[in-house]
Amino acid sequence: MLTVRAPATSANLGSGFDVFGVALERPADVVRLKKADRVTIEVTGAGSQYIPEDPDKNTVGAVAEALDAPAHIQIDKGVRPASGLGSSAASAAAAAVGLNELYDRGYSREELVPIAAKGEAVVSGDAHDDNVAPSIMGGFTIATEKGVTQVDADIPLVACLPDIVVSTRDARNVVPETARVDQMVETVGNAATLTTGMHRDDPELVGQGMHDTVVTPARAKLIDGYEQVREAALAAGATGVTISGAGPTVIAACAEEDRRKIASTMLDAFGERGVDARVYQTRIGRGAEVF
Ligand SMILES: Nc1ncnc2c1ncn2[C@@H]1O[C@H](COP(=O)(O)OP(=O)(O)OP(=O)(O)O)[C@@H](O)[C@H]1O
Ligand SMILES: N[C@@H](CCO)C(=O)O
Repeated sequence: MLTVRAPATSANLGSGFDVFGVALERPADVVRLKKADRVTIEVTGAGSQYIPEDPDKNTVGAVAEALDAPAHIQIDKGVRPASGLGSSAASAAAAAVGLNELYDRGYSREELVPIAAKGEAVVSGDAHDDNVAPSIMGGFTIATEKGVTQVDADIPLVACLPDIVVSTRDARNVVPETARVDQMVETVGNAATLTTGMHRDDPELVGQGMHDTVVTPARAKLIDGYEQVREAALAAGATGVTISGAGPTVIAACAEEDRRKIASTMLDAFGERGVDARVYQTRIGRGAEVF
């Protein structure tokens, strides 16, 4: 029996659609794995009633198949599904890291990223790596077709998860098919600024680089109260605010001393719209850990 804790993640960070991601210090999924003749899955914890235990429909099933590593897999969800916090990816990342060790497959953390992404394809129809990469490797990750670049960044964050469900599949359907050249120029500038901020552990640069005028405005319409929450967080000192992953979580970067105030302000702003929410005061953290 082996236990793996794989963190929630926040993908995109505004300007890095389908490319940028960060591991969060909290919340996380805890996955226990035991060798078996076939794959069986048991799910408990946050939102477990909405998560299939059928290996063909759960992200961990595809990972076990890709690694040819049948096991009994017990998933304790710390990350609610359809949250924008990489819930499905956290389980896939934990399974990839755990089964690799249990069956002594010898893959590096970077090599496990496309394997875990096969799990993501099961739920969103697309094998994007931007959540599984940070959940496996930790820190800030840049996932491209060439592989993953990782930076051990340390930035305080607030992730506010409203009681709204947005599936990744739906949120991908509203992404515009084209963008103007001036938007492309702005996005390149913001993405470069954010990356520099991660190297310098500078929340100002990271927040500035989170601005996005292409994907985020289209998706904001799916989140009741997004604009109000964003404005409230910025007024409380956030250096940047955007949608986490496909939403509905709203994520803010900030200085350590402003984190608590931003967290309560975001909760209040959702509350004023009649939307219940929960908030995580967190920061960029480590990748999956085996116990
Ligand atoms: N192990 C798993 N954990 C969580 N959700 C799973 C798992 N396996 C399958 N699913 C399904 O995946 C869907 C949730 O995944 P989705 O990608 O929409 O959300 P997310 O992972 O929280 O967000 P995002 O990828 O935007 O950060 C739900 O339909 C859920 O039933
Ligand atoms: N980059 C993905 C992350 C969600 O899985 C998206 O925003 O659709």
